[in-house]
Amino acid sequence: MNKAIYRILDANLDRAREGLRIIEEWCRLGLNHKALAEECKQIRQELAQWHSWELRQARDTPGDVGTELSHPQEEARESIEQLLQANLCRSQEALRVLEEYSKLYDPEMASACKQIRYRVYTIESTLFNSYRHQLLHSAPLYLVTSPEPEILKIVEAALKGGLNLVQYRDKDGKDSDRLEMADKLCQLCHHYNALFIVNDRVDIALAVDADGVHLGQNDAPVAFAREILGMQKIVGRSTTNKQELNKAISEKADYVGVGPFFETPTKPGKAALTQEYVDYVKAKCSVPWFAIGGIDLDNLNGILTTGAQRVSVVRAIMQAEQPTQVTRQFLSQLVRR
Ligand SMILES: Cc1ncc(COP(=O)(O)OP(=O)(O)O)c(N)n1
Ligand SMILES: Cc1ncsc1CCOP(=O)(O)O
Ligand SMILES: [Mg+2]
Repeated sequence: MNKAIYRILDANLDRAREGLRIIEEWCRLGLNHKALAEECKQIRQELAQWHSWELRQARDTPGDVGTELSHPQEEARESIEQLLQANLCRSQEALRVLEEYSKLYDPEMASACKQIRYRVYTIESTLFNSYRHQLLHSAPLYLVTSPEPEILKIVEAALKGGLNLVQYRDKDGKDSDRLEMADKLCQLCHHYNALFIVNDRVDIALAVDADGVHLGQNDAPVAFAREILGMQKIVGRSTTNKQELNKAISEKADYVGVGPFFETPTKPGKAALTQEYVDYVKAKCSVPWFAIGGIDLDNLNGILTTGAQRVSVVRAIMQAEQPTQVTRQFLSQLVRR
């Protein structure tokens, strides 16, 4: 029995360290995240200390019936997120195996592997939170949905066009319907590695594990949203004047909406911004800001000449005949800048 246990421990010490090395490379060279890279390296070194000669000499690769085993999901890597997730799972599973089988070999090793496994879980949440905020900062186009009958088809068409930031906004729906739609949209966005934000409703954002919430001036405070959703989620705030912007920055909103640039039927009764406020935003806003309100492909260049670098739209995509093409046209103008 001992030889079999040694082989299992040997194989999974390798598996855990190999997975962590893949993560470490992205943290170091992809994210320039020194702390995460160092933690990955530290864990690999600690695992190496348990990898004794006694375990290594049990290796019998020619006799390993598992070397031929493979699964299509092990081969396919369609995105960096998928690659990271696959290797995090590989390390976490290997650590769980090490924890269990080392109980029969060295209880101290079992305890050490359990602690290491929790550290890898922390790496995972930090990694994806860092990724979430990187995606926000790099997103030039923000779709805010309207309750169209074909909302899911429209959003998926826009995601296929390269959209990676979506906000679910439905002011009149029943909570049960909103909860169901938010869940579907959240899954759809995450399938396309896009961020999913819920408008107004912190409770719905929590329930569907959204990437964040967008709060207007009459909605909950940013601190409340962070208390409910956790510090790592994204919290955005609407602004229409200097006071609102200063407050949003002081309460550490992750981004702000700046609008309406033009009066719009999507938000009736809201007067358009002053150029003075837009100039103030350009000079003072230290977080990503999205121009919003009446924006479409025809006036996009004019919006960009005011200094806006990111835009948020509703009708221009939600009512487009071809949402994918419209999304691509927005992105080609926004990214070209
Ligand atoms: C990016 C962005 N900016 C502004 C808004 C407006 O939010 P909404 O909830 O529709 O209205 P207020 O609560 O701000 O009055 C938004 N949804 N997204
Ligand atoms: C939600 C919101 N906040 C300010 S304007 C606006 C609606 C923008 O809708 P559209 O892009 O259709 O003009
Ligand atoms: Mg609101």
